Parts: sequence; C-alpha cells; structure tokens
Amino acid sequence: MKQPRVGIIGIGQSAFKPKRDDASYPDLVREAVALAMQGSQLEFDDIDAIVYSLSPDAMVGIGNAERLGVDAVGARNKRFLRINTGGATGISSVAAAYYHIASGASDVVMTAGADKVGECGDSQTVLNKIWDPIYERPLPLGTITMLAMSAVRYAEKYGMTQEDMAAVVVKNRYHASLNPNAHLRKTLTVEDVMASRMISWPIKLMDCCPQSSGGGAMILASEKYIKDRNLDAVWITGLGHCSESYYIGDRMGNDFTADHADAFALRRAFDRSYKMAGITDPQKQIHVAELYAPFSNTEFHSIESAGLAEVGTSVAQLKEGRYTLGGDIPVNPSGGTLCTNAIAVTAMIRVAEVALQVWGKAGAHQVKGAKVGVASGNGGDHQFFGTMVIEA
Ligand SMILES: CC(=O)SCCNC(=O)CCNC(=O)[C@H](O)C(C)(C)COP(=O)(O)OP(=O)(O)OC[C@H]1O[C@@H](n2cnc3c(N)ncnc32)[C@H](O)[C@@H]1OP(=O)(O)O
Repeated sequence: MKQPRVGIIGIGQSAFKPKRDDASYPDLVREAVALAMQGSQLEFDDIDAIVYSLSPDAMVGIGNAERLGVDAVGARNKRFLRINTGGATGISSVAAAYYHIASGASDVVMTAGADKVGECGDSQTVLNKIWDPIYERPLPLGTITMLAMSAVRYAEKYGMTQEDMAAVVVKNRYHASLNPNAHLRKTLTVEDVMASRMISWPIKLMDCCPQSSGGGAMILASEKYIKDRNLDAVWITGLGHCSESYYIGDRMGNDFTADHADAFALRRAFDRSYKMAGITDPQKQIHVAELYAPFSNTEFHSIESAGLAEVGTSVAQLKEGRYTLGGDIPVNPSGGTLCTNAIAVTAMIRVAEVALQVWGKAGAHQVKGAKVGVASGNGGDHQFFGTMVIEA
C-alpha cells in the first residue's frame, strides 16, 4: 500500500544572535510561530496539535519550560507533546509531528521552540551535567572535550589535519555570510581559524559553534489536507533514527561497540531514511545536505555517514570544493550548526533549511536546481541521531 505523504507548509525562524535581551523565552517561540503562520495561509484554529521542541531546559533557565510554551504557541485545548533528545530535539520534534499525521491522529501539526544558549552563563558547565556523575563527568566532559576526542580519533584513522578542520569553517562561514538568519556571518581564512585560541586540542575557538539565541517553528499537514486546499508544500519522504550507548568510554579502543570517529549510529539513521525514501545512491540522488555538525571536525564523519563520500575521503573532497555552494553536493549552505546553535531548535532548522532549498526559497544561499535534500540532527553525548529526506 502506498503510504500517504506528509508535507511541510510553513517555516519560521528567528535571526539568531548571541543574545536576545529584547525578547523573553516565550517571546522567541512566538516570534518563530508567527513567521511560520504567515507563510502557511492558515489560522491558529486550523492547527490540531503542537510538538514542543525543548532540549535541556537549564539553557533557558526555567525548569520544565514547556509549560510556558503552551500559551506562546497557542496550544490551549490542543494536543501538546514536549520532545527532548538533546541536540537532536529539533529533528525528533519534526518527526513526532510527522507521526501525528501519518498515524491519522491529526491533519495539521505545528512544531516550535526556542533557546537562549547565549544567555545561559556557560554552556559547557551546564552541558557537563549530562554525563554520568561518577565515571565521566569529572574528566571533565563538555561537548567540546567530547568531540575533541572524536577529532583526535578521526585524525589518527584518516589523516585529518587542523588545517582541514579550518577549511570546514571557511566554507561554512562563507555560506553563513549569505544567510541573514545565521549568528556568525563574518568570512574567515584558514589562517584566521588557525590563529584563534585553543579550546580543547585540536579544537580552536573558530572550530566551535557559538552559543545562540532564537526560535524555530514548522507546520506540517497531511497530503489530503494540502491537496484539498491546493496549498504549496514540500514533502518528507524518508525519516530515520538511531541511538548509541550512553557511556562514551564504550565507543573507543580496540573492543569498541562503535568507534567515536565514525558516527556509526548516525549512518544507521541515514540508511533508515534512505530506505524509506528509495534513495539507493545518495551521491547521485541528494542535491543538498544540512548536516548537524557543531564542531568543524564532525562535519567530516557526518558527510561520510550520510553516504555523500566514502569513509575517510571527505577531507579531500571538501578541499576540492565539492561541498561548497556551486559544488556537486553543497553541505550546510545555511552555514549550518557551526555558525548558529540555539540547541533546542538547531536540528529543526537543519530540516527547515533543506525544505527551503528544495522549495527554491533559500534566497542568496539557494542551491540551484535542488529537488532532493537530506537533514540530520545529533544529540545527547553524541547519542541520539535523526535524519530526514525532503523532496519538492
Ligand atoms: C549536540 C550539540 O549541539 S553539541 C554543541 C552545543 N553547543 C556548545 O557546546 C557551545 C559551544 N561553544 C561554546 O561553548 C563557546 O562559544 C566557547 C567556549 C567556544 C567560547 O566561549 P567563551 O570563551 O565564553 O567566549 P565568549 O563568549 O567570552 O566570547 C569571546 C569572543 O569570542 C567570540 N566567540 C564566542 N564563541 C565563538 C565561536 N564559537 N566561534 C567564533 N567566535 C566565538 C565572541 O563573539 C567574542 O568575540 P568579541 O570579543 O569580539 O565579542
């Protein structure tokens, strides 16, 4: 039986900034919701259910902040569900909205959220609390030290250098310079990145994503609803998830369950969404990718997990320009997570940006002729992964 499709009919995203002193947390959610509503030709009463995208709420400084979100999204008397899979929260939320519709429970679902990472004090101190208090927290682990270990391992296995990592930053900053919503928009050279201060070897300041504040929202609807009203839409044709062990110590060494260099669980999530979408040769069938990569080194294993390069070959291909706008398969044409990271909605923005690309609405960072794209999200201690194929 042919599965009914789920379409994306509205997208709203803030201009992401280091701080949004002008807007409270629910104001930021509302800002994105209003933008998504504007694009969708719908009224609030048309929305059946809300999926609320909220990762660890210590970032926004309000415990169980989804309670505040109910009014911000107009959810009174509606179905309401909070999702949290760390950095993957945004793509998990779009997936939960998809499942509401695919199950037949709802016709029109909104997913929305916001984050104020730039206003949380010190994200690394907050994020350290996600690790086991006895075995891993005291190392000390933060997202940067965790993914620095991944960088060391990837460099050891495949020969990546710090200059190669810098080349990812140069590409993404160029892309972000074309995206008015991106947080870090200044273009850089490899030398600029190399000269920036060391944070956790080999990751330097410019190899890091920033701490961003802003909101995101998307509206999804059933194929029947869209066709009956002759609405404009792009389509989610594949989605996949996979999770990994909590203990990162179990992902290293000679007897590993999964090597921290390679993001095997992410690869499985891509395989699942490609199978559903009928993608058999991603390098030929995917025109654009928005891959969740918060630190420069992680873009390489994300590209390889997405099947856009053989394992260990993405460094060379990136340097040849294959993933830059104008190249064969542009990766993160929005500037990606490396230039903007409001954690609760970052993975939603990956999906939204791919949707805008295949819709032909991405503005100055549009990939010419893009009709099929893929998005991903990573969260927890590199533990939860989600992927999605979007088609025009
Ligand atoms: C699943 C996931 O998403 S994992 C990722 C989750 N997110 C994170 O882990 C956030 C990672 N980033 C950070 O923690 C911080 O940005 C850090 C540690 C890299 C830097 O923070 P700090 O040392 O406190 O820098 P601080 O905020 O004081 O800023 C100092 C300067 O560096 C700049 N800066 C801060 N972060 C970055 C960055 N990532 N890249 C480039 N410049 C930056 C600031 O704009 C500021 O510039 P200015 O002096 O010209 O105004």
